Amino acid sequence: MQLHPTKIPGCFELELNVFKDQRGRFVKTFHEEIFASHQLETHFPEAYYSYSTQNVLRGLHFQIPPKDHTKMVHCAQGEIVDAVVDLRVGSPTYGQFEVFELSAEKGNSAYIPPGLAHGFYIVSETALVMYQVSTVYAPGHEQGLLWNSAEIPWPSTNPIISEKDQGWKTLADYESPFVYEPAHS
Ligand SMILES: Cc1cn([C@H]2C[C@H](O)[C@@H](COP(=O)(O)OP(=O)(O)O[C@H]3O[C@@H](C)C(=O)[C@@H](O)[C@H]3O)O2)c(=O)[nH]c1=O
Repeated sequence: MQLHPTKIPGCFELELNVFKDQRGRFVKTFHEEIFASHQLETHFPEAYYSYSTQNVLRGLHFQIPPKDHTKMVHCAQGEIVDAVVDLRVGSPTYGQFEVFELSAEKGNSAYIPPGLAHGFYIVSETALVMYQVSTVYAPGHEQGLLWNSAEIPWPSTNPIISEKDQGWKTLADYESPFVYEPAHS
């Protein structure tokens, strides 16, 4: 596994080993020892996936403290444009976004620290997106940011989104509870 840093501190693209043969692909998305050796989170008590069709946009989502979490996102089938926005007050990249092109073909993952909003857009006909999170789902602590309020260059201006996702505050109106803590090395 190779770690590619982004401009957002603590947020990485993970390049995974993709084993291809005549049957298809094999990809390992998590290995505790390897993650620990890179000082990445290793405690993931919950994993889930979603299946979506083309032009669907999910997000931007996060859980607020004390239920905030590290989130790892992997596209196991299809292709997505994945995006995060830094909401940590005091972060050198507060309010800035990062975009990842995640696909089953590439076999890459986004590693997202607590305090970032996350969402994605389905480029392929369908896509299967898998997650691991470091705290379990806490509906009372679930919040979001309006998908088109952070200048993310989404491939569509008219995506299919849930009613819930149409009602979130804009980045400009959002009062963030997250505080940036620089990593100690
Ligand atoms: C996220 C989540 C949802 N649910 C339920 C709530 C609801 O009835 C149904 C669908 O939830 P949502 O509409 O929030 O699903 P969705 O919009 O796909 O939510 C996801 O969006 C992306 C961008 C993320 O980053 C994920 O962490 C997650 O928030 O599943 C759980 O039971 N556990 C969970 O962890």
